[in-house]
Amino acid sequence: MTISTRGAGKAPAVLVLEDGRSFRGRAYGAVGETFGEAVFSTGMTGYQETLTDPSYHRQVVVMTAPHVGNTGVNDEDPESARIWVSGYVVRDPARVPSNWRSRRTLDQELAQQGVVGISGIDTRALTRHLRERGAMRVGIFSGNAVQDEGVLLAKVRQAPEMSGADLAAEVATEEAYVVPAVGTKKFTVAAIDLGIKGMTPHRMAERGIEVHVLPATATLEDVYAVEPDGVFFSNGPGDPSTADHPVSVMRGVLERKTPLFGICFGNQILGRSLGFGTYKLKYGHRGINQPVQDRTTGKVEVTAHNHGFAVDAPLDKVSDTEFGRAEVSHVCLNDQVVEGLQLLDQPAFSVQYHPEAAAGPHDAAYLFDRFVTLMEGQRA
Ligand SMILES: NC(=O)CC[C@H](N)C(=O)O
Repeated sequence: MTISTRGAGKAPAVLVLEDGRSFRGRAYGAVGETFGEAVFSTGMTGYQETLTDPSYHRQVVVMTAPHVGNTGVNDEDPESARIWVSGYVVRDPARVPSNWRSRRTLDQELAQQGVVGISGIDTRALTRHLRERGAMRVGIFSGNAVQDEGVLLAKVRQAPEMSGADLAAEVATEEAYVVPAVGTKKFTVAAIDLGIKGMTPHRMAERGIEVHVLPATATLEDVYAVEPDGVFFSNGPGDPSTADHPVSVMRGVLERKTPLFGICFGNQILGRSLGFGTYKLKYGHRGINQPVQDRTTGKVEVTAHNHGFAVDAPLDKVSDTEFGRAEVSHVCLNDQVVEGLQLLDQPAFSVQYHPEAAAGPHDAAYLFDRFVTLMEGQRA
């Protein structure tokens, strides 16, 4: 058996941030070069779900957990058909993965999917740098791609920024498909795929919902063609300020007062549909242990996050919008960022975080039940 120790034997690699700071390590996964927005995730487990979450498209994910890859790669946990992160940064990759479901090593999986990574760097120092300076563009270069750092820095500075990036259509399904209800079918939901994670329709299906997943480009007519009891807007990559098409579709749904639920990008789209702005967070929320308070019940839940933008809505008052009164239903207790919105005069709500819990704690699963209750209420 060949044991690869901390990338020993692997090609040299360098990570270069757009502000000129660099870190030298060893290649991990594919050898070559890659660019993206450097962001960090504090999740200690669930790396497969992170890598395959389409919301990470064009992001280079830095893992703060020092050991990554311990449980290898299985065929059950991916959230989509491929890895979406544009690069991967780990301190100390597993030397020998161990898990009954493991089929291959994470290093092999990254290499096979052509994802360039780097290992053996001080991820604590890198994370502190990103916390102080904010998320920024980054490049990872390994093997023959390693050159003079001035040349590499110039390449990093030519890479596209995340602000202003319109990416949902790049990751969403091109064809509509149906996820059947588990057991007796009670409801039909049209789910707009802006980068949907596989677990999300599953969480609906297990509550008796037949989910019609529609492409990001779906029109209002496409949505109502499935005769939905409710409409769902998914998570997804990119800057919500560019999502004009989903906003116009959502506004049509709100005009018809169809029960509506949104997750993450979907929350930002609800914010925009109500007339609120969105803004870029300094370094975002990514991980699976973020404390959020549900202000409608007072309960605090531990939640999974992956967002770099947020909705700018007032925390201390009910807002009058075109669709009636709206309020901030959930807030992050670390930094008071808006984590959920709800309308008070019609059945619509959304959260900025991930109740589908893949990976992450299941505290927020009640939100899918809330969606079911809204649909039941509309029928009564
Ligand atoms: N997971 C998501 O839906 C992320 C939404 C958006 N791209 C953000 O970064 O805030």
